[in-house]
Amino acid sequence: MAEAYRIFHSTLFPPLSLQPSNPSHGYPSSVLSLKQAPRKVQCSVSTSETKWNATQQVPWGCDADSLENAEDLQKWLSGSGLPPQKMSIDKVEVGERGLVALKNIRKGEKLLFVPPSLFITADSEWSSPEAGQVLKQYSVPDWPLLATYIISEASAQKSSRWCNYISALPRQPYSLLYWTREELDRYLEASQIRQRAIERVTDVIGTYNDLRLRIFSKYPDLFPEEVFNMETFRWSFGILFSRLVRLPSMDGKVALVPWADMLNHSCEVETFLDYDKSSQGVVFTTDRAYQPGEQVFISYGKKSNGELLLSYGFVPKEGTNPSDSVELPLSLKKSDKCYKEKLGALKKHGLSASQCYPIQITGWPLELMAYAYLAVSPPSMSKQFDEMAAAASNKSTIKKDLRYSDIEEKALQFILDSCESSISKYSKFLQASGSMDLDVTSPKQLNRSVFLKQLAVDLCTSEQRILFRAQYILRRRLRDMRSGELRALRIFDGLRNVFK
Ligand SMILES: C[S@@+](CC[C@H](N)C(=O)[O-])C[C@H]1O[C@@H](n2cnc3c(N)ncnc32)[C@H](O)[C@@H]1O
Repeated sequence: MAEAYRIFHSTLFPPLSLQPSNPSHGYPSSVLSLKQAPRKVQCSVSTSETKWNATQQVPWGCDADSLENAEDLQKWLSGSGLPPQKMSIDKVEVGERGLVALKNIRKGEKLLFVPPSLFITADSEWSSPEAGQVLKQYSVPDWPLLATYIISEASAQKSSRWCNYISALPRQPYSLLYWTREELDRYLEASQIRQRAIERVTDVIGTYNDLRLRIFSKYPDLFPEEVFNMETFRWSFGILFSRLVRLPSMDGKVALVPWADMLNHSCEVETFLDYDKSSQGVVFTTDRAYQPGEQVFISYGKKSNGELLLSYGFVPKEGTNPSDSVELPLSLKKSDKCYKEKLGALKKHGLSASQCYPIQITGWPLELMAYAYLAVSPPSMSKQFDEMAAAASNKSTIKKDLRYSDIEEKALQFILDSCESSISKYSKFLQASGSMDLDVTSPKQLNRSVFLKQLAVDLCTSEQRILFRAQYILRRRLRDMRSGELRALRIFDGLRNVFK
């Protein structure tokens, strides 16, 4: 199943935040992984079971819901080249802190103009140049390099030029990286996002271990363990997942863009951050007007609720996300007489016996139907296994809208069965959540558990809603098909009687 994620989603590094994603089945397909070859640092996936401690925090940053360092940040930005703004940081209803209009803002207006001198990128200067040189020497890819960079700058405190920026970053970014394994198992059991979160945690741990083994342990003076440890890496990756921007007009360069990263996401706007060559700064163009006091939003890309929870730690209000989708797991039956042949065909096209496909409220991808055809096809169709498997893979460019009318009903029934089995998992969780024992010992823990449970309930409700819609469509199609078949059978019988 993990394989499916690699195909339909980005794994370790998500479709980078705050930018439009390149939809494939309505899903982002861009992958920026640490495993870019050839690299000296291969950030392998650790198999060790790590227990994140939900209470540990880094000694810098601020509370996510406080404005404590916001004023200093604004002053520093203005003094460092940020032009006067029509927005300021304030407390907001959606996203705790955000940018709020100070003046009337028109639809179609360009805002921000953050100059490149304020971007944090893989080329930024290090307060400790020796540490930067070592990482460059090892050709560390952008993500782990940036993760190490922001820890290094945070630990440099006032001697870092980013001190005001780092002090205004959340001490604990909202992201599934901050859920313990027990919390993921307990609250997200029904959703495939649980598996994505486990993979992401494992990847971050693997990345840190790799850096530690290959580099940090060789230069303990430059990378002391008190500073460069699992906890600080969880923080820095949490920051990257929730704030890093890919700038299409700068050849896809990734950057932290102070100020721009104070904007919250709305599913109702379609405006994205990018570098504007004419004004030489990061901008976005409003797609609606704002009045003074209103919060201004951008889009973080066409992401499902699960992806938003995974990287940003929130779930949009029910029914507001047109890009929402749910992962439907499908598997070949072990009892299938052609199991081996079918698996061979799937493997040939980079797939495995279990695959997940995204379903949206508007439908499902052609690849899913191709997989279903393969799963239900009889031995007599073995010659078609290869084309079915190819069409089930989103890598291949072959024609995907295959149609095998003889087995269409079976294929639809197969998808319906998988849908119903997923729906029952969600129903079980949602029913149990009402009376779930939160198992806590302190008020702080209680708050956290109530908060996480609510996020999980919101996610599962939205995912189940999509599955209910798919179930309705599938049942109707099957009913029409069967009644059509019945009618045809009756006509055939009638004709036979006439000829008799
Ligand atoms: C790029 S930052 C935006 C600024 C952030 N609110 C702050 O105070 O630093 C992304 C984070 O903002 C919050 N956020 C953004 N959009 C949100 C939304 N629509 N609902 C709830 N939280 C949101 C999430 O915590 C997310 O991880």
